[in-house]
Amino acid sequence: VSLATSIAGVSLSSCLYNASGPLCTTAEELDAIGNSEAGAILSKSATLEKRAGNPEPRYFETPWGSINSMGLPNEGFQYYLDYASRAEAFAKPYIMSISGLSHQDNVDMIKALAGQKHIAAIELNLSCPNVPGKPQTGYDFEQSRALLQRVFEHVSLPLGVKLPPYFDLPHFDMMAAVLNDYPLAFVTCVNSIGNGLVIDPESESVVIKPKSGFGGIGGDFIKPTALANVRKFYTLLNKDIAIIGCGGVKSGLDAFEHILCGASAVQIGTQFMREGTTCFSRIARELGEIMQQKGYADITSFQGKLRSLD
Ligand SMILES: O=C(O)c1[nH]c(=O)[nH]c(=O)c1I
Repeated sequence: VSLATSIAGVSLSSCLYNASGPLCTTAEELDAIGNSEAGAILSKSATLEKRAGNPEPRYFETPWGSINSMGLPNEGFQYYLDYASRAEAFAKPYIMSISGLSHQDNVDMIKALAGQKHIAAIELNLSCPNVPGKPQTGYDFEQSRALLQRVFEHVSLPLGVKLPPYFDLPHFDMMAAVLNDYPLAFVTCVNSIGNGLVIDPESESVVIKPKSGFGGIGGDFIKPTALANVRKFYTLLNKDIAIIGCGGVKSGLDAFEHILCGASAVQIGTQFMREGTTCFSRIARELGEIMQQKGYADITSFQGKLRSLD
């Protein structure tokens, strides 16, 4: 069986790779992804300037998933642009995530990426839930349109967007109406579920310091929401916009479910943070075994073929 897939002409040796965020902030962490069975290397969302992020503790794990309020800590845009030539050593695409603090910052970063031949694609983050005082662009449909309008005046590389999870069906229609107006390579569904709260009943306190303990939720907690978002956008978006699944993937079966809902590729975040790079080879092996048992030779044999009950 083959897990290979291609997104906007970018060929991935495996449809599994890392979600932006966990363990992809430094060159060493990015190298480890390059040396793993991940099908691509995706960097931590970059801002124009280096950021320390929010005060610690800012990440916490429970048996059912994670909570984080990192606050966009990253080495700054130039660092991840410089890394691109180093990524060439690995026979896999290097994708840069950007999350500018303003529309202008996003445009400036995208202009600087023009013609960069070692960067396979850009993942524009519309859904960081943890920059105090900054509402998520992805929940403001007019702002999303305004930003995409400006982005597509300058972008030359394949570009996709990282979306927050939506919950109200009309919101899917409203965001799809925006996305379908632009030649996006992909959308990644979903980012963490923003502003959850995990508490420790023993100490009777929150478990992370920033934002009174509020943070983005990932892991098992969010798989049903992630699958719904993958499925909904798969049915609503132009067929040349690929859906990348993200949320609650810790096994081959979880990856299989995302692809059945319509994902062309699958990102792993919380489980990667928990397990390290072995998660990519393990989940790929498990997915391959499931495909073998079901008689599917490749991803397209079952992609999007979720059955309804009517
Ligand atoms: O707090 C973060 O750095 C962060 N945390 C998330 O859960 N999603 C994001 O897109 C980001 I940029």
